[in-house]
Amino acid sequence: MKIVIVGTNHAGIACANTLLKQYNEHEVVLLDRNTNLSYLGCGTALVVGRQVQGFDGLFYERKETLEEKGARISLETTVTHVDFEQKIVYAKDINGNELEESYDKLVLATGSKPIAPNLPGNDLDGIHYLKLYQEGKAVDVDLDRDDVQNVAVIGAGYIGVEIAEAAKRRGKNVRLFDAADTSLSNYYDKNFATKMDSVLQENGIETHFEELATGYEGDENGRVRKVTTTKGEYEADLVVNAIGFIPNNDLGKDHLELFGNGAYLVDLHQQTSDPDVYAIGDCATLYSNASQQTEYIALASNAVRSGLVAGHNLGGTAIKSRGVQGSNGISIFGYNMVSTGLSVKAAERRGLEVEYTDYSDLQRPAFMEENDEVQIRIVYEKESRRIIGAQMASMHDMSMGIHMFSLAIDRQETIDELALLDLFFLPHFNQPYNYITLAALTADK
Ligand SMILES: Cc1cc2nc3c(=O)[nH]c(=O)nc-3n(C[C@H](O)[C@H](O)[C@H](O)COP(=O)(O)OP(=O)(O)OC[C@H]3O[C@@H](n4cnc5c(N)ncnc54)[C@H](O)[C@@H]3O)c2cc1C
Ligand SMILES: NC(=O)c1ccc[n+]([C@@H]2O[C@H](COP(=O)([O-])OP(=O)(O)OC[C@H]3O[C@@H](n4cnc5c(N)ncnc54)[C@H](O)[C@@H]3O)[C@@H](O)[C@H]2O)c1
Repeated sequence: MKIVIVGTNHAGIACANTLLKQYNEHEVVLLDRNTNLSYLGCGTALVVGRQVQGFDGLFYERKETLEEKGARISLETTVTHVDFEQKIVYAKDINGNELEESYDKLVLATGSKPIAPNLPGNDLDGIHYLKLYQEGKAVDVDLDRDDVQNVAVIGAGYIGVEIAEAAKRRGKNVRLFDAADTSLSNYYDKNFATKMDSVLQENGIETHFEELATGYEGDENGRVRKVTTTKGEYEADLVVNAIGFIPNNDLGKDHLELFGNGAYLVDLHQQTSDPDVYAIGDCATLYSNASQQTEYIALASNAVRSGLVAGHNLGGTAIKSRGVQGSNGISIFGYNMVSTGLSVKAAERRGLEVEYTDYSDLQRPAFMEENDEVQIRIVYEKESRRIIGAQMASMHDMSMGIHMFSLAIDRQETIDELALLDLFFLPHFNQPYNYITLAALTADK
């Protein structure tokens, strides 16, 4: 069978490697318009902020390695359209040559695009997005300019907060704008998000919430120098737009069934409404075990898993995705936040009736040095008491704890079951009555 995969980032690579390793009887063809593959965007801010040296380490797969495993792979090759009836992919390479690839099965792994607000002045130099390696590199280079002192970041989600920290670490004046009333509002309830807001402010980042950019103004050389907003105007020599992703559905939007935001609607095998077409990663939907419905959650972790599932199904082993919790995390100036499932706010937006339990305590017994407070919130359905979300925050690295909540949601555990769960105790790590147990024990009955 001939399998053509469009998109060779995290989802496409995971699918290809599964096929090449475990089902090598198939012909695997990979096409991507970019010059590179496997770029870990999560490292962009670390390089820009000089916490990590150089971009080279952010690539984990090479074209040659995939070729050695038997794949045929063309980079700098843009798929222009697909004839879904004849099962042919049409593409154009960097030299303008037109190519055709027939397929038995097609995998769309075309990812997502940053949302581009159509504001006056948005074509000025110095206005950036932060999706690709090339874009991360451009921000990095731009920050070296002496005439870049004021940085405006539009969107205080994960990308915005991370790049704001990085620009501050490079000594710039940083202003961070968001339409919501806190940072990270898509992931955390207000009592958590405001902690991150304080961390940002204490480290010199000027936060502007409930404030939307309305335009950009430039100098005589066409370089951005100012951002105007619903509340004022500010000097800005560099702008990063980070107000979220939309699925890249360009190739299949007129043929395949779509989710509300345009993502390809897939089943638990990653199959679209066309049985010969699979969709994986940021261009596709997924099933949330927290909301128990189809959702769109753009994360590398989801992209990789959906690629694995598609690979096995295409290879001949029918497996189902077990759904996701959308677990995520962030670490800013040493302050760590992790969450999984739904916050109270996100649950209520979906019409779910929920309760929550909050607890704060030291990570380790008070007699231990190097101790930090940990804040936890567990969200559960009012009626069934099923756990549907958790948030944790601390200067301490407590991030691994969130995986347990991910499993709890996956397995539909209740808050009462969690209260009696065996959790080990050692002073080096935690307390005998630790905050997870106590949060569960103190949940309203
Ligand atoms: C700055 C940044 C930081 C991030 N940090 C994290 C993190 O810490 N944790 C996390 O889980 N997620 C993180 N993410 C999100 C994560 O990067 C995405 O969820 C992930 O890249 C999705 O992978 P994908 O393979 O589905 O799509 P993409 O990475 O979007 O890749 C799609 C590929 O398809 C190719 N393509 C598209 N259209 C065509 C076409 N017509 N022809 C040929 N090729 C085409 C593109 O060139 C691209 O290579 C971050 C994202 C960014 C931008
Ligand atoms: N640490 C991580 O796991 C990590 C890091 C980076 C990116 N990602 C993922 O990549 C994707 C894209 O990240 P992102 O930061 O662009 O999206 P995001 O959803 O995390 O944040 C977007 C932010 O923009 C705000 N916003 C929306 N419209 C606005 C407007 N017009 N003006 C001002 N603010 C506006 C929203 O309130 C939100 O806070 C997300 O799915 C994210 O989870 C994850």
